[in-house]
Amino acid sequence: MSYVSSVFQRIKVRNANEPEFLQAVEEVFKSLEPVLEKHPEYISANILERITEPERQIIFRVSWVDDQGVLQINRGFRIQFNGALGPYKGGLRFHPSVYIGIIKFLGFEQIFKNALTGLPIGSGKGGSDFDPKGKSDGEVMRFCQSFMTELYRHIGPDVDVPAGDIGVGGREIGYLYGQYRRIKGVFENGVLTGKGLSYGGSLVRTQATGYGLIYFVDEMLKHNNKVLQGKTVVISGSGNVAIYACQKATALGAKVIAMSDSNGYIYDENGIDLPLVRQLKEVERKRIRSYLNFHPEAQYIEGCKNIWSIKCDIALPCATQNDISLENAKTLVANGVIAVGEGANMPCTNEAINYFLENKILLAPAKAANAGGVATSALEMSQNSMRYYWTFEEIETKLKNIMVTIHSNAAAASSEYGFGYNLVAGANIAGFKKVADAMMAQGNY
Ligand SMILES: NC(=O)C1=CN([C@@H]2O[C@H](COP(=O)(O)OP(=O)(O)OC[C@H]3O[C@@H](n4cnc5c(N)ncnc54)[C@H](O)[C@@H]3O)[C@@H](O)[C@H]2O)C=CC1
Ligand SMILES: O=C(O)CCC(=O)C(=O)O
Repeated sequence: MSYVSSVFQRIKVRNANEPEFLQAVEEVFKSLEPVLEKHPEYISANILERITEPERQIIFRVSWVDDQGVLQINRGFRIQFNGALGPYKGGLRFHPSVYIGIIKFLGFEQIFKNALTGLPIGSGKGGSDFDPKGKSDGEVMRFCQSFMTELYRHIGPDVDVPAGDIGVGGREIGYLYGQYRRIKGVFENGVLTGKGLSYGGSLVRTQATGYGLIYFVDEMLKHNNKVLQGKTVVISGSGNVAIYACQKATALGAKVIAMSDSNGYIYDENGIDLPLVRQLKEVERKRIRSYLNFHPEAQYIEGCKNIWSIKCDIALPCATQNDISLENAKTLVANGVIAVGEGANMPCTNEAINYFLENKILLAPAKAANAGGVATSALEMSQNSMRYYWTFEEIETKLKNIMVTIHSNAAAASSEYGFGYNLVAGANIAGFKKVADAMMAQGNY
């Protein structure tokens, strides 16, 4: 058994009930054999076991009163996974599926993603099994206030800086920041990112993950003598990442023909009417099926997974983990897909990733392709520290440069370690080396 496999066996035993975390670790480890061969010092320093064990895991009770006056109890999490490069940084997810294994997989991915941005941020992730769907603004506010009443003691602008993820957008960040400020009695807005523009938020943060994804995919296509213009695109999800990926892909000349939510998907061969989707999702918080009230010529199909049976050139999974199974991957390849860009975290199963790579499909891996969100969060932290704001154009230029650099670093690392042009391996290696070197320099913590 190889060294990497033997370490993975130990990690499996230690984290036996966390399949998503083990999936994420296995995917990264698959790229590391040649790195460890060239750098045996990482083996003597036991970097693999250290990097897979969070520095700190916080689990707490969140009690809040619903609109009927009933006391509800949820579980809150914050994992401070790796602080070697900077303050712990990463989003909060509010979704009923959240448990420690989900937060650990997300925090683990965040280590390498944040390293790839080239900015001084470590990795953290958190959230709760609270379901914001169908809750009133008052219920969401009381939940956020209770969540922050515990979380505030563990975070800070130089300690740990949470942001949004599934179920946590501008509304939730506002309530969370308000409670932090109330408890601490200071205007310390660098403690959270994704804030509203009136109290320290950054221009472009709302658009950043989706725009960054498209910049990355565009770069990957150009590198392979292909163009985005004129391509048909299918996007899963209709949340923050999906909406702004759709906007930028359309602006660059592609045609987005389908989007989904957790109930089903819409197919509009004329191209998705994005202003309508934004109104329905961002303002009215409705299900995506209501798109048909305005576009009866479009189709709504129940069941979100079937979206991958639509013929398209480019597939952008932007909803949640394990969205594209091996079966979905086979269908996409049979239908002629040329590229897949992972907007969500770990949206393809490991079997689907292998199938795409074996079939020479261009694959933009999540930890590189969706890094624009956290990179722009780091730019928000810089602006808060400077007490200054950059313009939209300044930030978008920085974002674009970061995505182009991540692509070239991942491509270079892949080639250096014998993987050819394989951005999955390249992103893992480039991210890993940066963090491993910082950990080595800081002793055996
Ligand atoms: N918001 C950000 O800046 C970043 C988000 N991501 C990842 O992108 C993905 C989407 O996040 P956001 O757009 O921020 O969240 P969001 O809450 O704005 O939207 C999530 C979307 O996914 C759909 N969805 C959720 N669970 C689903 C399920 N089980 N099956 C099918 N669809 C489901 C929802 O209906 C919604 O359309 C997540 O994987 C997140 O971790 C990654 C990097 C940054
Ligand atoms: O902006 C951030 O800090 C978090 C973004 C995030 O959660 C992610 O990259 O998955």
